[in-house]
Amino acid sequence: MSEAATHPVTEPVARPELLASLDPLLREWLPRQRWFAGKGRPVTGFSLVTANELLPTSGQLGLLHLLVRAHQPATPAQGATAQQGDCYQLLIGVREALPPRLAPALIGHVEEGPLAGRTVYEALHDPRPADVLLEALRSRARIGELRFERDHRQRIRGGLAPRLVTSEQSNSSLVYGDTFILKLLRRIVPGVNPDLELPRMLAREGCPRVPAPAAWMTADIRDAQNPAAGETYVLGVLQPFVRGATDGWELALHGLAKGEDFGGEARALGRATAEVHTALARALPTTTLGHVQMELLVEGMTERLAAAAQAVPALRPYAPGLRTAFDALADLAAEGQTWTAQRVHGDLHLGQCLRSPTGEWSLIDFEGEPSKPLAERRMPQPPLRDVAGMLRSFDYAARSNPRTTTGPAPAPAPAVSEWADTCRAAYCAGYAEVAGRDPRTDPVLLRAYETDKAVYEVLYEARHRPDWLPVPLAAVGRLAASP
Ligand SMILES: Nc1ncnc2c1ncn2[C@@H]1O[C@H](COP(=O)(O)OP(=O)(O)O)[C@@H](O)[C@H]1O
Ligand SMILES: O=P(O)(O)O[C@H]1O[C@H](CO)[C@@H](O[C@H]2O[C@H](CO)[C@@H](O)[C@H](O)[C@H]2O)[C@H](O)[C@H]1O
Repeated sequence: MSEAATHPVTEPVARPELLASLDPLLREWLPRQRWFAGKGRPVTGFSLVTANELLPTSGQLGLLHLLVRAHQPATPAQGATAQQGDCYQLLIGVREALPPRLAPALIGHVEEGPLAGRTVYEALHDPRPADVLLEALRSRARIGELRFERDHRQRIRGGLAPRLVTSEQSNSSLVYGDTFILKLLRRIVPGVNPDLELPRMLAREGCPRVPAPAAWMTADIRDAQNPAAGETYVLGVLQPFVRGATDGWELALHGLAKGEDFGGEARALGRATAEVHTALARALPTTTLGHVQMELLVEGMTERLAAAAQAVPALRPYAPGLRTAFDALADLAAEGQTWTAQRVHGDLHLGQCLRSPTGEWSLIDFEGEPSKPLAERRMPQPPLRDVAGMLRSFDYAARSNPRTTTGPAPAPAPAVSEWADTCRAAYCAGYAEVAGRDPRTDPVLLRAYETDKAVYEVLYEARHRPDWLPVPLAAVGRLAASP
């Protein structure tokens, strides 16, 4: 990430009064955003990490790039580490008044401070600010602490019409002329982000299953106490847009609704997953997990279960049964079995797989589980973790319709159950064709990872989509009862 900047370094806008004037509006607006990670806890205040003007706010249309910390009371599981508050990337448009087409983007009207009397809004809905970002990436701009870089081997045309992706996301994405897609990370953390790191590695390895990053955006934040030290945050990644693609989730639901077989696609997905795993194992170090490392892994699973059961009472009755999956893994490790660990996707599910109109599968979104610390997400892990994620996803698809709002989801009709079983078997068979090893030959690790994932999903759904909670709860019931 060290290509030379072609633009002069400008000074960042360091105006605490700016944030003070936006504070009441952000307090109301931020918690309503799908990508806000701190749902369920009030925002008690903000602090400014950095502010940069991408378009002068004194003009008709201003564009502010802000990194702000949202302060919230810590959850018991977070303890003191949460005291700093999560850091969010915001792109704020500033106008006298909003044209009607931008009404859904409104954040509010500023009453005092440097922007008094002006209207602020979510700038990504507006083509002009979106264009500014693409131009900055194209020209490798450096604006204050923001650094825009690109892979010089990929041509990025200017003037591509932007549109904001409106599907449910943990971040925000802009599509430019159906040629590129820019993902802007929302909750940002310092350090190497696997969503940029792994696709770049895979591109270097010549793996065609992952769109290769064409450009990226970072922020170098100096330490206020020690200006010589600082941290880099990855803020966004531009990659080729897979035109006309359907994601695996949509495709699976469509197939289910029409009673169509998904086995062929599941098998191709298994092959694609194994291709990515093989390339990652070539590109980055692998390691052997023995007794001690597996104990730590099992300990992590057990702790996550305890924390999830604490937060979601409906999980509690299943906890003892679920723990047997983790104990069985610990027993195998104690008997001397070892496992190979490598870099993996970390949050693989049907929605992270895109099928092109010609039938080629690509995997996207290598960020890992966003709620986990970066260091943990970047650790080598047994590749079965991703396999388990996909197996959970087939189960999700089978149980998502009809969904209930209380209790576990009803058992799917026999044909739907059979659909999920066929997908599981086909996915594992496809994986084995490329990797040379069938995931089903390691049932204890697979069950432990499926259990861990289902527990994660219970917490995820309780926080983000409570009406989906019955779906992972049904799996939890099954996994807790299985030997
Ligand atoms: N390279 C791509 N080509 C086409 N569509 C993409 C591409 N990357 C992402 N998308 C679309 O954008 C959505 C969000 O991308 P994703 O990386 O999963 O973001 P998030 O982490 O916010 O969930 C995906 O579900 C997919 O529909
Ligand atoms: O795609 P993200 O990185 O934002 O992942 C998060 O959100 C996913 C839901 O959008 C969630 O996935 C869960 O629901 C899917 C159906 O919507 C299902 O296919 C997955 O198997 C299930 O885990 C994912 O867990 C979460 O991290």
